[in-house]
Amino acid sequence: MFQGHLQLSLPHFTLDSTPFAFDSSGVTVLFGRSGSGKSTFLRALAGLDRRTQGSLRFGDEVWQAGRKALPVERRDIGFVFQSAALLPHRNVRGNLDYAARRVPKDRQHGPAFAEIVERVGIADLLDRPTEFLSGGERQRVAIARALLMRPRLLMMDEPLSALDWQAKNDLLGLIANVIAEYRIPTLYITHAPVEVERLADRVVFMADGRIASIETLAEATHRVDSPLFTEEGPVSVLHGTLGPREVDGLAPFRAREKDAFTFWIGAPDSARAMVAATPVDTRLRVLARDVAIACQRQEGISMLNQLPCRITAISHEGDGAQPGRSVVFLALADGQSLLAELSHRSVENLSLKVDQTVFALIKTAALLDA
Ligand SMILES: Nc1ncnc2c1ncn2[C@@H]1O[C@H](COP(=O)(O)OP(=O)(O)OP(=O)(O)O)[C@@H](O)[C@H]1O
Repeated sequence: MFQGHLQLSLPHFTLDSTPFAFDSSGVTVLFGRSGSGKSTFLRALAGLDRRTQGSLRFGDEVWQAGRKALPVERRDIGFVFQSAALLPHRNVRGNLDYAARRVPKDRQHGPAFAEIVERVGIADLLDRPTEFLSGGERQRVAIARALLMRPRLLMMDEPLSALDWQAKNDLLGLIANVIAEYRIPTLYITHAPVEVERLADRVVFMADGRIASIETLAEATHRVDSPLFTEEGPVSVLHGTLGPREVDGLAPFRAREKDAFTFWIGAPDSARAMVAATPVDTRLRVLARDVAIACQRQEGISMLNQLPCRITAISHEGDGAQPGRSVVFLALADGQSLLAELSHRSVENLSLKVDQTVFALIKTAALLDA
């Protein structure tokens, strides 16, 4: 649990978090516009800026009381920043050894050097000088270095923002998996809604140097005016399991609750379903504009995915939907929420009402860990 109220006054910016309390387990994403104070808040939480004031507790430890702060090196935090500051005169192994040697004796437990190097995919890079590494390789080394510090907490500040699309995708999957496997509570800053949807358990929304709200991912994707929706419109994130890909290239995405629903999706070659003998937990991203609604099950239609669901709410323009558009909130058989964006005219033509049972037709969906 993080609990406190932090202030940090900079020459042209003031962070005043407002009082906060949030569970530290899993992944907490700090999200907000550029300049809203995400990095400043992270630095205040970490104890990286001596000008920080206020109060902060992590579990039952006091990290900040007024101007008095527990030094950052006693907080056991592993950091990964936008660009990895690696020691230039040492090769990859040298950088990792340097970090591993600085871990105090009482924390020298947890996964071994070789296991972390293998897990992060840098075994082939150990003897390479750091100056010629690609951006993605540098970030892998930075992640391995952070894990070798045996942290109680990871703090990542836009770790993917300098990478190309492919490297971003590869590293996002890696980060999600290592955080889950090693069960390290993580604070993660990003501008990218897709990273929030893939990683977050909860979201701290920042605006103008303060916390605007703290929401679970389900809450953050269950309001039309969510800051996560500003670029692509409303999005649903569904949790389920992905089964093995079949010969025609489609793979089943199923609710964890048996038989609640099955989607068929075109799984790309890189998807874990390719190699998974048993179903793997994953998240699916569905844009609300890719969901249509029919009042009866449709015959003679190419769309494979028609899911029965119940309308739980309908939002119109005044509630935050785009002009002329409505967002229909649907509950799938296991209670998960699916959003459909329709024209206002379609909602009227179909006479859609709350509690009505309808069929959601899903044009396309993207796996978040493909
Ligand atoms: N060390 C510093 N000294 C003075 N001003 C600073 C310092 N660090 C940040 N700022 C200012 O504080 C404000 C908030 O910056 P911050 O980096 O926390 O925002 P952010 O939400 O993380 O932004 P971005 O998403 O662009 O990284 C900005 O106006 C920035 O110029």
